[in-house]
Amino acid sequence: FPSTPLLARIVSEQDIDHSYDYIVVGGGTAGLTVADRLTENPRKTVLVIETGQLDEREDAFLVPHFIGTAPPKYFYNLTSIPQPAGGNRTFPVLAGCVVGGGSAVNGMFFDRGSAGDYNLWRDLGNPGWGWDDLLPYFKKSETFHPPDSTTVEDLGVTYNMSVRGTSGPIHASYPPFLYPAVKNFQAAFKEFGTHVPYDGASGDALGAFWTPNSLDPAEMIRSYARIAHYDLIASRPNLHLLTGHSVTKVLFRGVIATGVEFTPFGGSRRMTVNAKSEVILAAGAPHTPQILQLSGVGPEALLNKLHIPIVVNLPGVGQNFQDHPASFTDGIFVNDLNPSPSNNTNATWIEEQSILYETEKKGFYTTSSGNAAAFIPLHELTNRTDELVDAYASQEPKLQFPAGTDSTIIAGWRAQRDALLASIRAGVVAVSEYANGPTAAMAIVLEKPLSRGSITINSTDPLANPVIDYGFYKNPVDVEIQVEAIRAWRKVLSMPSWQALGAQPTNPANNITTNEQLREWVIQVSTPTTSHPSGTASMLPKNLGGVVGPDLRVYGVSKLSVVDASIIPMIPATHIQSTVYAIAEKVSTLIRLQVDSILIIHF
Ligand SMILES: Cc1cc2nc3c(=O)[nH]c(=O)nc-3n(C[C@H](O)[C@H](O)[C@H](O)COP(=O)(O)OP(=O)(O)OC[C@H]3O[C@@H](n4cnc5c(N)ncnc54)[C@H](O)[C@@H]3O)c2cc1C
Repeated sequence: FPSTPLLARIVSEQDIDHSYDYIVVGGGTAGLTVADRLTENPRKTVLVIETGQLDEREDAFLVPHFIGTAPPKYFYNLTSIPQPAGGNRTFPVLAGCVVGGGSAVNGMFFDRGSAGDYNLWRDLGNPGWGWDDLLPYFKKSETFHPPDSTTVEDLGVTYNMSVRGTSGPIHASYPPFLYPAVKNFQAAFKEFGTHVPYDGASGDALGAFWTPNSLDPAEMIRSYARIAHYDLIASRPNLHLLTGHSVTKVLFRGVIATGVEFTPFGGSRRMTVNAKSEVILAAGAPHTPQILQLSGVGPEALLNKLHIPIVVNLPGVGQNFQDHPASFTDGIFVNDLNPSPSNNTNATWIEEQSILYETEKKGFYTTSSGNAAAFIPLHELTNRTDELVDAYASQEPKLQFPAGTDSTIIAGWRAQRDALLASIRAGVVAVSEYANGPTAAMAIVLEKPLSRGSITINSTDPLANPVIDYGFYKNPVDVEIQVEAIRAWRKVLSMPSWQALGAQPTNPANNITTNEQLREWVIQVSTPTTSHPSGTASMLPKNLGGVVGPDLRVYGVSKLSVVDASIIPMIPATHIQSTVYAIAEKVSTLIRLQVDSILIIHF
């Protein structure tokens, strides 16, 4: 790759100190952000332990066009259990096993949810976590680069600098190449009747809008936690990164976290290291609950069954698991514009574009997952809003869970449902996302599912995969919303701006019309995941199944925090990386404000 890599300094087992102020478990999106911010104070020492290795600056990581091509060795080999509402299929659980975690392997879509998404977090009992509270941290995390004047003039991209960051570590920018049909996408949604916000990053992420990528425009490469929060600060003597090692459990003296036990990846040797101030879990939503459960922090019955000594009975650990299920439609443009994604099959075009990227950092190799999406509230999607909201409202909460589920988990679901339904009625959250701007084939994503899954260990072997249950479409009303979203997709394709391109739906075909047929189609083609696992150590009051409080400290113990996507109590209607960066930025400030000598235990 043309640019000069900055050599990150990593430590070996032998170089590790006996103790650090902070131990960060997982050098991914949130973990590296927190480690960076904590080591800005030269008097504080931080050890990050990461299962994965540094990537080798392969094109798969850096060149936007190659998103989704990182080799399997950079992912965990995780699969869900069979999902009954998905025809008993199993599904992959994609999680990056590499320094940078999800930020290294994701699709680079870089957007934010609406104010309503985060205000739900606040209203569920988390003061300080509403939109106004988080906006400063969204800004702190990024440097936004406005699109060039040609992009603005040709496509009409609008943005509001007052809600954007100008000096943060992650670069947010538009590629210099955008497919012209994206303009039709925006126009068709406007014709359909949806709102078009001036800047979706302003808390008004409702409707069809433009969004940047996590893209460094100077080099036209991925901007991610490994470069932004590690390479650039790798010379700090107070930051150590140990790669290729997995944390197997948190160590406690009574209820005080004192350090961690870890092992070489795939190995059997066990070592320990001490944390003077805090252990910070950032292993991602699939693994953080696993580590907690292995450490004796989790549901009493599970820990007893596996003979794990109980540090604290926390029923919420591994519960409230959410992701964004998606249904993939197909369609064609009879009169497609040029260039379009179909050029990708033309070898001459690809060669030209490759040279253009290498020589001028331009062309379609600069594009990743696109730059437009539509996030639609329920009342814009269908005239069945009242019926669907009433259907959710009439559900008996305990019937959403297996018999014997702890009452706090059920109370938490009820609280989430009631708050969500109020937001849906008020039209302040989106329920469906339409992604893939330049083609008639769109991913239709369910943004606010009320189905919930779980992640649970069934072995005391820390290297065994946990049991992952997406809880896919467990709630039938979730499927019904997808049905309405498919109907709306057809309407959007029939709008003049799409018809100018001769848009035609092909799958589901036009002869699939009844609710029953559409339901069956949705179940057959959907996946439970768009790789946004969240919620498995939720920030909620303890009596609502919470695992951490608003300071992200784990209930019932001291000196232990969670800072990754696990803490998300209700998944926001957005791709979630910028939210994870904002969470990590906020919690870094909280941790730095804390007085070390005070032991805080929430009960
Ligand atoms: C394929 C894919 C595509 C995506 N596309 C987008 C997108 O386009 N836009 C968007 O906004 N979001 C996207 N996301 C989601 C987003 O990237 C993630 O939500 C986010 O990166 C999660 O951050 P995290 O800090 O919670 O976890 P991660 O970034 O996954 O970090 C967890 C880290 O912990 C390490 N770890 C795990 N267990 C242990 C252990 N026991 N010991 C030590 N280390 C451990 C892991 O190796 C990993 O590095 C995508 C995710 C994936 C996987």
